[in-house]
Amino acid sequence: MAPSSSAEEPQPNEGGKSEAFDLSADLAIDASMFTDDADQEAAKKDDGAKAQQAELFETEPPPWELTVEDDIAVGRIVFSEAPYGPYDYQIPEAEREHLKPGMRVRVPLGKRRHPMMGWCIETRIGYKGKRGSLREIVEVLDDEPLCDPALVRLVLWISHYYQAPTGQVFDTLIPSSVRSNAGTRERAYLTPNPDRSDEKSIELLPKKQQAAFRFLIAAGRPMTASELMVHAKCTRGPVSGLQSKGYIDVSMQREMTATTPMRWQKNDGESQQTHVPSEEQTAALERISAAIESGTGKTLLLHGVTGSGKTEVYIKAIEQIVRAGRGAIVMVPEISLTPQTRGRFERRFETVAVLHSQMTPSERHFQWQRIRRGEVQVVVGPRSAVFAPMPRLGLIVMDEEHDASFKQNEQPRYHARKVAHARAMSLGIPLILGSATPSMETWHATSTGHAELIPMNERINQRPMPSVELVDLRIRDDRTRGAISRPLHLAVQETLNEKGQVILLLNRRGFATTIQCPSCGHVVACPDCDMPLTHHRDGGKACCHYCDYTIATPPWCPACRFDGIRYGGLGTQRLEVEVKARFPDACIARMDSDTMKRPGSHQRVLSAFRSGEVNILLGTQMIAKGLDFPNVLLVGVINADSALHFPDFRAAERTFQLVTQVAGRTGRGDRGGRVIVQTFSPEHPAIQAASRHDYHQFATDEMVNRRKFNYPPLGSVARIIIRGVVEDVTEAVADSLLGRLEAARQALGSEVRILGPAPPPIPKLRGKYRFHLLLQSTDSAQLGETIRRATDSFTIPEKDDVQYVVDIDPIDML
Ligand SMILES: Nc1ncnc2c1ncn2[C@@H]1O[C@H](COP(=O)(O)OP(=O)(O)OP(=O)(O)O)[C@@H](O)[C@H]1O
Ligand SMILES: [Zn+2]
Repeated sequence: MAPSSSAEEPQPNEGGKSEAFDLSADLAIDASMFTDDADQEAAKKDDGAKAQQAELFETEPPPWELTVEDDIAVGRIVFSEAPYGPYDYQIPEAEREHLKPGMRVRVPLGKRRHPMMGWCIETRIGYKGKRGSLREIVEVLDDEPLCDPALVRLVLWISHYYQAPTGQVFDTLIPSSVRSNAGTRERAYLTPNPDRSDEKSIELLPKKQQAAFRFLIAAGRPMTASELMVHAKCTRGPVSGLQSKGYIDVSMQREMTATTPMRWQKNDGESQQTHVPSEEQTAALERISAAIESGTGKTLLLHGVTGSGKTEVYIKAIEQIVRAGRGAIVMVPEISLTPQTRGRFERRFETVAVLHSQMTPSERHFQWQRIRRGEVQVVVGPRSAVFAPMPRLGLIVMDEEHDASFKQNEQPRYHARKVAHARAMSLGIPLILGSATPSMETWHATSTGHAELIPMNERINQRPMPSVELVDLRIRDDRTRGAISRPLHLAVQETLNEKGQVILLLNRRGFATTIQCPSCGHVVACPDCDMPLTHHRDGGKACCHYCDYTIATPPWCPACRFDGIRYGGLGTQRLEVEVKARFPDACIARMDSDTMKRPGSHQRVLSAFRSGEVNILLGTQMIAKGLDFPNVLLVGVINADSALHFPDFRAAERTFQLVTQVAGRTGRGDRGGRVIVQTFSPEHPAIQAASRHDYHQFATDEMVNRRKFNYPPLGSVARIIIRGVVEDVTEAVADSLLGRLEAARQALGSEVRILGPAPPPIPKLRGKYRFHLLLQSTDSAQLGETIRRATDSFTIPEKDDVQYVVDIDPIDML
């Protein structure tokens, strides 16, 4: 991004919010917004390009044009709390050369008694406002920027596109453990003062001090006082003496106290060998290689069926990057950070940083510093890995790119795919998106020329895709009492007899999903969310799955005191009980977020499954992703429709993805595999397509549906959620926001459809009433601009206690 045009027209200080980021009228990511600094420098040296550069990038007029007032150095600062800025401040003389974008500062703000921490986003020379009207930066907090110029530009882009305060984006980009220097301490290092290191000066010292001082000189490196005491065999006295006489210089250095975290255990049962690439893998690699060598930003979709060996392709592509002395980022859904995925990368590269949510702050900080120093070849992590400060980044990979966990559901509500794209384009490097079930967004991009499609249609060793059998739950014969139909029961029995393993998917945790009184009909619900509580058998708890509100499950109806309360609906706990009763000789493990709370629990369950100790693995969508176990001969889907009837235009897409992905966990060895899908809607196109592993059919049908309403990827959607404690006050705020949106739309002449305000599917959450507005347009730039204009000076009186959030490209519609 070029420094904005308004940088040349300095804004009034504080109080006058400067409209700094007129990025690009078109929000579609534009590579030119991210021209690398080095490129800028090169371009500036090029005489021919000079004139144009001056227009595009220049912030500093040549020195001979400076008037006295123009010689003021100005830093533009943003904050992560309101008022967010940006505001201009004068840079103190001593910091002029030092302060750079990406550093933190302390500055006075309003009438606050203490200076506020803020982030510098720009520095420039020259201020045309009133003389002396700029306040001064009090302190610069960092020795070096916490992000390089390219990352600063990425922050500005995210802030603009997702309409999130720039300071908050910085806080997301730079982990709090880095900001607080977690796991470090300051240590004093001693070096000999060169002016006193001559023989004459040394001889003036008492014996013990002489000995210690000679030792320090001979050591030829800085030492701490205690190190010197140990090595020179002296007490503190002589060292302090040398210090007070000025023979020793002291400098403070911040150091990590943490050491390298343990690498994942290597004997995880996986083979160590690298594979000879298959024909399709070779073809894919050739195209990726070409993209790497082209030195231009490019998105590649690796559309490979489950078990086609996508991971091997990523690894070979990264090997090429590493040979060229560069690094790569690999993003995976958090759940794929199992030992299996980790192991595959850790075995093949010397230095891998694995980031995950269970790291301690000091581990996180330690890894961040390693990455930033360029000591790491590959970073593997969840969505936040897209921000890894890798210095010579050469490739970004996003595995299972369709996964919803790549979208952050709190401010800033970024999608890591979009951010990865922006980062890759700005650096001129390839972005590989991999999936067996690509998102409609990415699929559409391959037909508009925004992404290159690389298909891998065959499984490794030409293994066939598993056959999928649909069981119609509406037909009585197939329905036995309980969750498992007769065909599924028989199939499990057969598989166990053949010493094969079984995976059973049920995408709801808990025991019973409703607790209802058969006498009066009362449903036990969360007081804060109005949603039915789920009964959890362990501990006899009733929990809200939206806010974690938990009570002891009531033994009788809280409304009418009838004591025959009924547990309805099926969760993984109840399924576990049923499976145990049906197959008493089998060893069963359950995997859902209730059983996977403790660190290492994944690893334990999965290694028990790999070793064959566990025969049946049942669980939520956690077990649908990425697992690669050859002895899984049967996959059962208990209820394929659970997500199908959600009020969400992506319901069919989610269902197709989930069923296809879990079906893909079988047939990965020589013994084949089969899949049984239980459903109430066997004729539904998404379920039909999944049963035939037919992504193309699904995508074609689905695109027709999306086109009818211009839903993404054909149009853009934004959602504004308004929440407050008092229902009608909240609704009134939502209405006035609607008024502003309509006015903005008219003023801009933009073609934006506005729906609502209406209560969303979850009308109350954590004690707050909710309303939402949905905005739709075929032009994402107009959509963004309309919201920006409507919310620009929109403030809600504090007494109303109502907040709103803007969610651009929302994934969660509840
Ligand atoms: N060229 C090869 N020759 C033999 N085996 C291979 C080859 N490439 C990959 N494999 C093996 O095939 C299996 C499937 O590969 P992988 O897990 O990468 O598939 P995938 O495409 O990522 O599947 P999914 O989308 O289901 O996660 C793995 O056990 C892997 O080690
Ligand atoms: Zn709740």
